Amino acid sequence: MDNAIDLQGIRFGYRRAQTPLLVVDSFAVKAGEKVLLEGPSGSGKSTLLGVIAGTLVPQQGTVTVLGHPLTTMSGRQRDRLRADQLGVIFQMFNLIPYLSVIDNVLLPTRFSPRRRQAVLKTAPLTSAARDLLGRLGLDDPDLLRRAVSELSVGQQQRVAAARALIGQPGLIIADEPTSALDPVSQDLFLSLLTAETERSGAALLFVSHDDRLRSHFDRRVSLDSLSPASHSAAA
Ligand SMILES: Nc1ncnc2c1ncn2[C@@H]1O[C@H](COP(=O)(O)OP(=O)(O)OP(=O)(O)O)[C@@H](O)[C@H]1O
Repeated sequence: MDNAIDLQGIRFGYRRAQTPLLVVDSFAVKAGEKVLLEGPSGSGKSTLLGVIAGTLVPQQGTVTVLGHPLTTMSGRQRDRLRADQLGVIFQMFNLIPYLSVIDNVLLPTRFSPRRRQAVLKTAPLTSAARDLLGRLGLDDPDLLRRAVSELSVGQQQRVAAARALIGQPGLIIADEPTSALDPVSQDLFLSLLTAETERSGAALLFVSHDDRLRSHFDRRVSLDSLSPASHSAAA
């Protein structure tokens, strides 16, 4: 298959007139590959994820995700691709507080008939959500009925992961919650998350400050190393 992500000649700034915040010469993630993205706070990692998710449009360059040329697609087409084929784990999780755990996990199947069908090929929706949560270490039936606002941060992170994974999207992008979890919990979470992406064949791009997590990944990349300036500085 093609690359899951392919970026070429990217320049992105929140304000057009200013020097671009993000300058990426070339960056690709292969189908099924697991990549750790590092960089100092404020360097533009979340911004890069926004460009890959198609919520931010670069002023220059091409973005291709799962073979789709985002930079020539309309906003509506990008929204459809995101709903159908991307699983996003946000830094603040963005769960719906008043919905149950199961209903949060099933949200993508409401917005994407494609993901709904992918789930229904294997099991009824609720049992598929329950199985997935179980594999991510959340199997207490009482907990699954609660509103997500009553869960711990670590539990919410697993719900967010299950929501990203449901319906087998080809690419998972994750913005690590900064310092919300202790290293042991984060290590366990990564083991479970990568087991699931391997199972579904999805590529994973995971942002973290924590270099100790690198053993879970095929490769780690620093955001600085992606800009042309860093190549000439290194030369
Ligand atoms: N919507 C926005 N409008 C204008 N500037 C923004 C916006 N979002 C982020 N920025 C700025 O862009 C820069 C990069 O932010 P970004 O969140 O991408 O960094 P980051 O590397 O993910 O940081 P952290 O590791 O702290 O999460 C910061 O200076 C930030 O203030």
